[in-house]
Amino acid sequence: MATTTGFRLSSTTSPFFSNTNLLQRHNRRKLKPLSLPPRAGVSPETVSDLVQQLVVGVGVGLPCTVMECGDVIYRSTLPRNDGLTVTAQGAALLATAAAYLWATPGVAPGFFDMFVLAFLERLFRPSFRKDDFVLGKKLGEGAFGVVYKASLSNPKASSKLGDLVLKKATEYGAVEIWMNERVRRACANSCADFVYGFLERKSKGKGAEEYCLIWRFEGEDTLYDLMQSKEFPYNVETKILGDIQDLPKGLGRENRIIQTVMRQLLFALDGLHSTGIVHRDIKPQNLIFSEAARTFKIIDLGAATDLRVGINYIPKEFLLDPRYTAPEQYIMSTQTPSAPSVPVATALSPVLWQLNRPDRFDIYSLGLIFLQMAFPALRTDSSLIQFNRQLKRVNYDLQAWRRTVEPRAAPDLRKGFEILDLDGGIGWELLSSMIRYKARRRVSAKAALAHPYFNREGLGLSVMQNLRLQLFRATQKDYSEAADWIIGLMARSGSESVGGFTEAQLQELREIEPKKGSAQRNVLASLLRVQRKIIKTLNETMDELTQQRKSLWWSRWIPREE
Ligand SMILES: Nc1ncnc2c1ncn2[C@@H]1O[C@H](COP(=O)(O)OP(=O)(O)OP(=O)(O)O)[C@@H](O)[C@H]1O
Repeated sequence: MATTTGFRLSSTTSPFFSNTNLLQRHNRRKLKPLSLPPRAGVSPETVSDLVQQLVVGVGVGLPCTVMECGDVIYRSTLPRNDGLTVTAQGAALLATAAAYLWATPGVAPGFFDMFVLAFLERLFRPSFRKDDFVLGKKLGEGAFGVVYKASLSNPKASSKLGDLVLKKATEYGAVEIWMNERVRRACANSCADFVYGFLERKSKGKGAEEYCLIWRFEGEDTLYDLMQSKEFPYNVETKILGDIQDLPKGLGRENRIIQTVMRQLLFALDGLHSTGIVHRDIKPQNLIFSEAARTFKIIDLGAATDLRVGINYIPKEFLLDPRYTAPEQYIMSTQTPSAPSVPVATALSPVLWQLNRPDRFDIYSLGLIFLQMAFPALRTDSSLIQFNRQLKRVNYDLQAWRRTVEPRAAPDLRKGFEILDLDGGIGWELLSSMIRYKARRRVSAKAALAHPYFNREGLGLSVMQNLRLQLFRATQKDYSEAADWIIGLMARSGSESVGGFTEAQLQELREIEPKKGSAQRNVLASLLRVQRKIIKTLNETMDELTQQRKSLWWSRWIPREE
């Protein structure tokens, strides 16, 4: 719109223009000095323009962000600010970032948990001192602590909280407090109900620090206690259902009870794994039956690892229980107290989780518990140790183990096969997917929960359940073997004269840069180099994680007794 009035438009007089360089330059370029028209009569349009320019010129108008000065002055020449523009690439990038941040073990939920939920919890939770408790009978004593039944000395508070369990633990109590607090916020139903944990005031002359941990008393029996009874699994049935079933005893009924226990245990484990915690000491002694919730809960998080923030702490002398550990046990148990730098551990945690599948360590242990529940002959320590030896001898191939023992199996052993063979052998299939040598070939807790073994209807699988079973079987395949197979195939067909590359030639291929000439040779060389690079980068990352400054940095969050 051309200016025809006698006012010179001075953008600098307006405080709202003074910051807008673009507009200033624009004005300087476009505005000419104006003079009053020689005519005495003024048209209505001129008056309206005059008013507009007066407002803008003396700087009493609204800010340009509100009244769109560009529109007022030069409707079509100033660039418009349309705010945020969403592009397809931007949206895809955001979605990828969100998927990464929310992937297990969950970087984003971890931040929220640590900086918001943990902080709020600390503000509002009740705190206790050692003198607030009266100790009762000793429930257990391990290498790192003593566990007592306890109650609060204040009768009013005691009637509210009920019976308690108090553990006096040495150094590893710090980890256990951290893990229990994390679990209470993320998946309270998975583990025993944690009340409070603190570092005890050090008395004079006392060496090591001592931690106090308090839980609600869940019940008298662990799965180990229940499995020692000849009545197992019927003794569990009465606990879970509350009354005795008026049904004939038999394989079908036992199978149902074992299914229920397995579902409860997988549910508890899935809760832990979804929040990035791996227990590493899953065994029947660490599964307590909660009378109030009528379900099994996990206890003893002293050896657990929190992959979200990289807490991977095992005291030097701590030995994981060899009866229930997965074959990869020594990789983990030889680690000394280590605290990788939190940002590195946190940022890489989804990648490391996917590559290492640390949760499958617990799955192996749970597989052994499943085996013991099904096979009465394997419930004693000595028979389990013997089974472990036999399995190792056949390279952890459960099918091969079955082939060697089944033909000469005693009734107690045969009973296990019969239970697992019910419903078309679906129980055996689930067990086989849990007890495998390679961690990444083991089923996850979530996938196991979706297994048709937990279908209540029994043999007749619906179309959907059948589809789910096929999907389960497809996801159980080890695709890294497929990559090896392709490389192997290419290697074998690589050289016409000798019918394939030798190992030395393959090594050479890994080293060389691609040359002009044989395209096939170059593709293979590139593939091998990429493979080598990935392995090298991963090793370096793992080294970086374990070589970091060693300290129990997280223990600063643990309350101290006042
Ligand atoms: N919340 C609870 N409710 C009831 N009993 C519990 C609870 N927590 C622990 N217990 C009992 O205390 C015993 C020891 O607990 P826990 O395994 O945590 O201690 P520990 O010192 O690590 O023992 P160990 O080294 O033998 O594993 C358990 O076997 C169980 O009987």
